[in-house]
Amino acid sequence: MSSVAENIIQHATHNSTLHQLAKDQPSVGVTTAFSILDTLKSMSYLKIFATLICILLVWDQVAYQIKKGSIAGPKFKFWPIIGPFLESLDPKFEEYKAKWASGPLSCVSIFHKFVVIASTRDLARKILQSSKFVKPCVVDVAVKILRPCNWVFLDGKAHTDYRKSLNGLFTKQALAQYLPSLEQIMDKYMDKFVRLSKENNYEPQVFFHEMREILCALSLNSFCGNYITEDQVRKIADDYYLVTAALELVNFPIIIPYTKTWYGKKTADMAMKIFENCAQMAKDHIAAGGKPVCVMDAWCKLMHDAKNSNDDDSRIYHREFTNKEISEAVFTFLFASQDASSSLACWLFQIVADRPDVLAKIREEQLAVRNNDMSTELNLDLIEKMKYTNMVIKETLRYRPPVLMVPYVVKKNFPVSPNYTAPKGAMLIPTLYPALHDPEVYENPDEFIPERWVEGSKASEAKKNWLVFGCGPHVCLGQTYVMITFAALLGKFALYTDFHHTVTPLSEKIKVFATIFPKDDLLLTFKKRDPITGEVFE
Ligand code: HEM
Repeated sequence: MSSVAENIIQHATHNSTLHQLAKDQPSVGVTTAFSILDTLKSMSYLKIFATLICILLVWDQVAYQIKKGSIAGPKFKFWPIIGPFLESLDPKFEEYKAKWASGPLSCVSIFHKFVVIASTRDLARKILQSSKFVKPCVVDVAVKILRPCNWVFLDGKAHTDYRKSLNGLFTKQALAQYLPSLEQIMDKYMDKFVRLSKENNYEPQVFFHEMREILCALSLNSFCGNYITEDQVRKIADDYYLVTAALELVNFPIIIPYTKTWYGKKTADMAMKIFENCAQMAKDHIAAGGKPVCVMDAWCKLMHDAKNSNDDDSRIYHREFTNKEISEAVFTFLFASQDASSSLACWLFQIVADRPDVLAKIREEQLAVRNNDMSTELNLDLIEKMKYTNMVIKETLRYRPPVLMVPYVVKKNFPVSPNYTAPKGAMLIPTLYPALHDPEVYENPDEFIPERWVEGSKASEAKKNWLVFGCGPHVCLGQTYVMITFAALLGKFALYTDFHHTVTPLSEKIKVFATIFPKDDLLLTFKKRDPITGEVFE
């Protein structure tokens, strides 16, 4: 047999020290190596290729067993190398639930990625709070789309320090300043939803996309105020799904023209360019003595005021944040908020419409907090009085938490439990859903019961189970914003519109699309309603 393998081996061994050594002083190791080379010499290309494949397959299974240790998970990789890759392209909620039930720690391996899922409350909390061992896991292409210097890629102290400068933009006091412009958007969209229903003869129609649009408009308005035009809002709202698609967990890491990632990057660049211009306008407005009415204004005001003060809080703003930096941060706010907030909006409207008793109580409370005076504008005091409305939002977040799991990556071997150490490089995923459906804290966890949140109740005291917004150094920056905006939104829609949901067999089924949505995409109709008399207009 004359093969290229033979040639290579001959070349490699010709005059080699190995040959010499084998002849001069034959030791066991050298003889073995030499006999392997002899075996290879006699093999064809095909045989070598087949042998390499076998070695790879065995290594794939052995590496899986070593990393898996004693935790739950398939006994071996049923699909060699790829693992359950195909299933991961179309994730099913029921499959996730089965995985969480399989053990406190369970695993899967997809290609070279080893994934560990933690399903108990305490393990989830431990992971979220262990920034020494883990950091948030981002898909490779995110660095290109969100740009490498974006603050979201900071870790440890650098992240904590930057985060301090952002916290001030989402305090209750700061949020109170954004409410008037948010109210205008809500009024506009109430009219739009009623108009759309009227145009459709009040027949039920899919409102999934409308919910995404109103949330995008609300977010952009609170971030950029009036510096962003209606056309720009519409353009970003229309194209934003391209960013979600580009940042899916399974995506090609290189940006090739006309692919999902390319469109995603184009959209992100377009949005960030708009935000950069808005940041300059905010700087000019504050420099001219203007009042802050949006996140960008609030940021510029903090920088402006810091010039004359030297306390710890102000020192964070002693440096000038550039327009580019502000635009990149604002883009991450949009990115973090859009899917989760749209998910909450869909479930909230569905759940409330399906429960007329809940809707009636919300309406009663909304009238009471306004003393039946419909000229009352939204403000923080008003929202803080909306106790029942707030309980409905909390229960929706518990019952259908938008974020089921938060992927982290292990920076160094991490002893997650006394019996298991997650290996460096593994993806470690704390889950939020099981803690929020823990029957010991939430009786009948699969029932929607807003009253479980009354002050002093078991649920309201179980702070450790409240993982809707994560916990630890990366806890959601927008959580207060979410509670305030949604109380305002639900209250206004309950008063001024009569909304109905058409229940289908898929309404209560969960579709996983970055976050979670009703599987039938939410069939609604809206009619105009008199807030005082309750009269409904066609
Ligand atoms: C219902 C709506 C929302 C839900 C359920 C939600 C949930 C979460 C969760 C689970 C995390 C990860 C926390 C962790 O790793 O411990 C997170 C992070 C984050 N969220 Fe939200 N979020 C929502 C809306 C928003 C909004 C409106 C904003 C915008 C201001 C926002 C901004 C952020 C940011 C910036 C982070 C990353 C924080 C960091 O890395 O320091 N979120 N959110």
